[in-house]
Amino acid sequence: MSSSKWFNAVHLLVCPVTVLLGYLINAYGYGTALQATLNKDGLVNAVFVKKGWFWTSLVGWWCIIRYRAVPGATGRGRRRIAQSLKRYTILTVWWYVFTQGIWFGVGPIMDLVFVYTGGHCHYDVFDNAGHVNQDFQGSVTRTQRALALIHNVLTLHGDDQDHHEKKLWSRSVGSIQDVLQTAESANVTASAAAGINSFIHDQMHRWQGPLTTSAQCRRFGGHWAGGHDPSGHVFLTTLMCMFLLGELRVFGRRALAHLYAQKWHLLGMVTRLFDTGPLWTWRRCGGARPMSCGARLWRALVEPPVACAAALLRLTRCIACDHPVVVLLALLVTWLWQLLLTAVASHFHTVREHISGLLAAYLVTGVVYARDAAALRLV
Ligand SMILES: CCCCCCCC/C=C\CCCCCCCC(=O)SCCNC(=O)CCNC(=O)[C@H](O)C(C)(C)COP(=O)(O)O
Ligand SMILES: Nc1ncnc2c1ncn2[C@@H]1O[C@H](COP(=O)(O)O)[C@@H](OP(=O)(O)O)[C@H]1O
Repeated sequence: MSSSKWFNAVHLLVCPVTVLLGYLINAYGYGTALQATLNKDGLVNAVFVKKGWFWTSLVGWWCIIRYRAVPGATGRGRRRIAQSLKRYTILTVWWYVFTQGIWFGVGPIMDLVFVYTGGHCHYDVFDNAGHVNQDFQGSVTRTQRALALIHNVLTLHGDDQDHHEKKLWSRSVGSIQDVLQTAESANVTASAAAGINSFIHDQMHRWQGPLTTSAQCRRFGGHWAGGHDPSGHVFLTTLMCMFLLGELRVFGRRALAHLYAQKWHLLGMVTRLFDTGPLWTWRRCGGARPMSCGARLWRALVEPPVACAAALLRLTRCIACDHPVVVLLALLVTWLWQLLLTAVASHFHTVREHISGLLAAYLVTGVVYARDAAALRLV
């Protein structure tokens, strides 16, 4: 099979196979260990994955521009950038309308699907036993944050309650206060739990509404449940991987050839990072004219970290400026790893919700790159 056909196969299959691998890991009982590494509020998820289209745009475009030069064919280089910009614009618009919003006041497609299949922003704070509902926010931190927000809203609108609601209002505020102060279950009876939940739901929708998107619901401490919720993470990671692999086809061969041609230079820069150990330096200070103890300590303890930092800066600048394809490949591996974690984390979504997120990204990127396949094959 030619290298172009291999790349085609990888481009088409890597995301579905990654999701399938996640399911197999779960099926064979290895999912629990992987799920333990997953942190919704972690730096990687909050700063990189959730803002992944920004990072992917930045690194992708830096590579497209850095590797655009085709020797002696500036016209072809410009045509390629124009084609990449067209593909990128289509995928960015699709990313936006599927995850951010279709229009002012109109939620994104993934939330419209959810709402039209019966989904809602719930406030099932207490379960039937009068304890805080474990499914409400999924973690103690998020539950405490949500309850504090609900408590603030109810307190802010305490005077807006009519006589009938006043009693329910004070019981709701009191129950939430109990949980916030003791971080344990409030003394809410089973019969009262449903009434308090319903009151909190009505108040939050009244004062903070409309809560018709997952972002608004999450922002105001609600629980987005009850409908078919396509996985935004599966959609986003698939879209990003398909874009990076698709554009890698344009410049990948040239970029990797350039990287291979400079392999020894890069290897030398990497080994210099480790060539600064204090013992190694101490031994080198011996020699024919041994140095004073102070001078040897300076050479062994101060100079190595400085030399290491300088070597790291040189290596970073070399990769960022001359071999950004390394950063692109690192980003690709990160998104695939996050896609695997999302597939393993079965408690977040059903398989159908994963598949709908995958198909939503896969179909659009598949059409975009299939249309340009002929032009890409000539690359
Ligand atoms: C010569 C031509 C040059 C072309 C110029 C291109 C330059 C490229 C550089 C930058 C362009 C950037 C354009 C895109 C901007 C993207 C901005 C962002 O990504 S900001 C992040 C906004 N989103 C968020 O903050 C996260 C919101 N959350 C979500 O979207 C969802 O949580 C989720 C989709 C991440 C997960 O879904 P859910 O099911 O968990 O709700
Ligand atoms: N790989 C991953 N790492 C961390 N959190 C993840 C994740 N995949 C999904 N999640 C979290 O699981 C929830 C459902 O994700 P999605 O709907 O995008 O598949 C989201 O929670 P939040 O939206 O409350 O942050 C998301 O942050």
